[in-house]
Amino acid sequence: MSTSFSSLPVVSLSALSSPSPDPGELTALSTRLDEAFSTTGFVYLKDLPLTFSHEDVFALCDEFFGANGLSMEEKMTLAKKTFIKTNKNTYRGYFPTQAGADNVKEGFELGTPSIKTTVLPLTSSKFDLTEPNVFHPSYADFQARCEMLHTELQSLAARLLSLLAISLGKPATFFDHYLFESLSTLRLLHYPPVPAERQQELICTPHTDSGILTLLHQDSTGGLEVQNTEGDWISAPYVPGSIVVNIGDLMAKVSGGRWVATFHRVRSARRESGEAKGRYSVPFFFEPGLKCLVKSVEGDEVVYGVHVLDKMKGWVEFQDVAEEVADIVGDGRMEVEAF
Ligand SMILES: O=C(O)CCC(=O)C(=O)O
Ligand SMILES: [Fe+2]
Repeated sequence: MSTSFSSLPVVSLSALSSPSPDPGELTALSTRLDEAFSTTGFVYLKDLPLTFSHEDVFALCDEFFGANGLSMEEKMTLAKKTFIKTNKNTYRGYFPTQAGADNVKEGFELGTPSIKTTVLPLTSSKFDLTEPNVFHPSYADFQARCEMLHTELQSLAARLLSLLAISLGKPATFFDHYLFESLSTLRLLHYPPVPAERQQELICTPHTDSGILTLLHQDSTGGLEVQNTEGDWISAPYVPGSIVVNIGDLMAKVSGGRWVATFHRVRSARRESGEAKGRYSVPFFFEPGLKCLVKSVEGDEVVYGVHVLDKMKGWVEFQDVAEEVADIVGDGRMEVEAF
């Protein structure tokens, strides 16, 4: 159950770096994760088993969004169909900032590299959640590094899921079926600098994440805040070398409410002097496969693709197609009880 908190716990993953981790250390680690996700729903993880440093991760953002990155014209060649009707990609690719919204961010998204699915798409051709990634043709090295980062974060997420299974008293393989044809999304985000009069205003609206687990790299700009049970917004500043990991709505349901999906938001940084900085952040959303049957400890179940299409109705980059999503979800193709 969620409790009040004034800061987020920090947990070391050093036990995972050993080629043959000590079972006692793994059990202790699983208990610490369980405690964090049961109280705050958020945790800082440090001593990460990743080959990417923070600099490596944010270099990707800079190569895409920075002053020497892609032009707006080049970015729009990668834009989702919502924004450029002649583009084929509906789910992966670029989304520009939305005028007038308090989600002042542009982003670039990719899924599992070279995903091969053995299932027919759940959706109409309008929404193929298993579609291939899109990259700019002159960005082969960028593509290789993005896909490598996706692969490393996927395997870290898989290890966290085994630890969470252990904490539930289940076998370490309990969540392994989530990995089959996983739809996990790596999202590079750029919040452009805001004008002086908009300092400390919302640039990412309060929300919970919809899926299973989110692994977030954030840069040193600051602005991420997490809501406690009193409704206070607790600052979640950059902690060097760490990522922030949080529980999504679906995982909260899987755990029967034992783990909490906590509201979070981003406010633009206070301008100390000179120019305001923009913010880079890189959330990785761990997602099961399209047809994965996700069961809760209480016996409820939902097909992941149905869950995600339903959630898409509220996502800013799909607003103009919300009705089509509703039709797809409501067309009776998947006869399952939603949570
Ligand atoms: O930019 C951030 O740090 C937060 C992003 C976020 O919460 C999200 O994309 O779900
Ligand atoms: Fe989020």
